[in-house]
Amino acid sequence: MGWEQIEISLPNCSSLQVISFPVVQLHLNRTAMRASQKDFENAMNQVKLLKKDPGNEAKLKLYALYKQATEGPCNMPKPGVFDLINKAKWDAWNALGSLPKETARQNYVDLVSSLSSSLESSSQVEPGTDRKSTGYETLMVTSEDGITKIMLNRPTKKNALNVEMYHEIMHALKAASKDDSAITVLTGNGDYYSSGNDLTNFTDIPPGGVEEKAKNGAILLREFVGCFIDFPKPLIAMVNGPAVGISVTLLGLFDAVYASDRATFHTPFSHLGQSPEGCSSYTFPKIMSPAKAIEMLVFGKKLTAGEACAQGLVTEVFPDSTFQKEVWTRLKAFAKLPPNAMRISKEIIRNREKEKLHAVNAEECSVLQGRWLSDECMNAVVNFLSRKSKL
Ligand SMILES: CCCCCCCCCCC/C=C/C(=O)SCCNC(=O)CCNC(=O)[C@H](O)C(C)(C)COP(=O)(O)OP(=O)(O)OC[C@H]1O[C@@H](n2cnc3c(N)ncnc32)[C@H](O)[C@@H]1OP(=O)(O)O
Repeated sequence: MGWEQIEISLPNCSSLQVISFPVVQLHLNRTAMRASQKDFENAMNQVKLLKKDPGNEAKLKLYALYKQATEGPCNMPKPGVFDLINKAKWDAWNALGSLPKETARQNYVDLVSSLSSSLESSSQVEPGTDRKSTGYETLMVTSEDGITKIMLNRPTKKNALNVEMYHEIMHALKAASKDDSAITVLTGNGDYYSSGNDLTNFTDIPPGGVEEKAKNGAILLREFVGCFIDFPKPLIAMVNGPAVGISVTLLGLFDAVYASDRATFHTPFSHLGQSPEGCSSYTFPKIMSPAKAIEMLVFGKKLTAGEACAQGLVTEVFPDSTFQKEVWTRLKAFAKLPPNAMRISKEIIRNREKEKLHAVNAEECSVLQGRWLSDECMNAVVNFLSRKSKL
């Protein structure tokens, strides 16, 4: 398990730390009123031995306490708004005000101690068997009865798509296109289908800065959407709950979309200072009329499952209580149909649009690359992450 890639320097603040180490119980002299320099050094070493990621909030606290303990109050100039990670670090350190060095040292030792015990006990109750059984970190992929099921599996994050998940979905789709299943199904684990792009994707800035980040993001997105355009077998979405952003726009590239009546469809691109992707700037106006597409993609109107069905984005809506049973019964029947006939029929229906879809995809990615560098987008992302205490 890797640390989230938020840059905090431990212990000397110079470079990105992505650490994975075995958990070892920390034995500190808890009777001392004040941590000695030795306790502090032990705690610094202990941080490097944490097996599990303590989370961005804890890492920022550790960073701030380390700096306060070794250098005193923050007197560095405040980083710019686009420098998300250094700004988060600066904010955390600056928030300690004039806390004395000795107290910061003690607090650092205490925090490491509590992290060590809590992460050790949580590692005993989270064996991560699902991940190992599928070989994926962010997905559960199974194949039976002629159906390959790709299940988004970050339920605690509402199945937000982090960079790893984009790569794993591409991998799973490529594998499914070659396996012996007749149809492929995408669905979500937990109460959400997906909350769209993981907004913390914006925080991991490479040495080339935000421009390089945006360029790499556009390359990744183009390849990702390309996999859906080119997918050769019937591709079915089982929308088990709310869907946001890219998880909605991609639906225009699926061959059938079955939704629970709990599902909603929301594309708040303007609110995020962003623009449509997933070929939706082309597919949505065709599916639902330009005016209805603009309501969703420009004004961010959230549709219920019934409304999305009336607009043609969803094939059929099922009561949530019978959703799984009814849809799987239907899918199992589909999977018994001759697979070659299904492939060839899909090909003849979809092929004449493929070139156009790839061109639309390229254009959308290029426009988004520019949007990601805009103040409108940066501010929206910073707002979300600050509300969620991710900065
Ligand atoms: C330059 C960068 C390039 C990067 C790579 C690019 C790849 C291609 C990008 C393609 C473009 C795609 C665009 C989109 O998809 S736009 C849509 C983005 N999504 C959102 O705006 C939704 C944000 N989330 C929310 O509004 C709410 O979380 C939500 C309504 C979905 C649920 O609210 P609720 O109150 O019920 O639950 P929580 O908010 O408490 O959520 C639980 C935890 O899950 C975390 N979460 C949820 N969604 C996201 C998300 N999209 N990104 C990051 N994290 C998310 C949330 O923070 C909670 O976490 P904690 O428990 O740790 O607090």
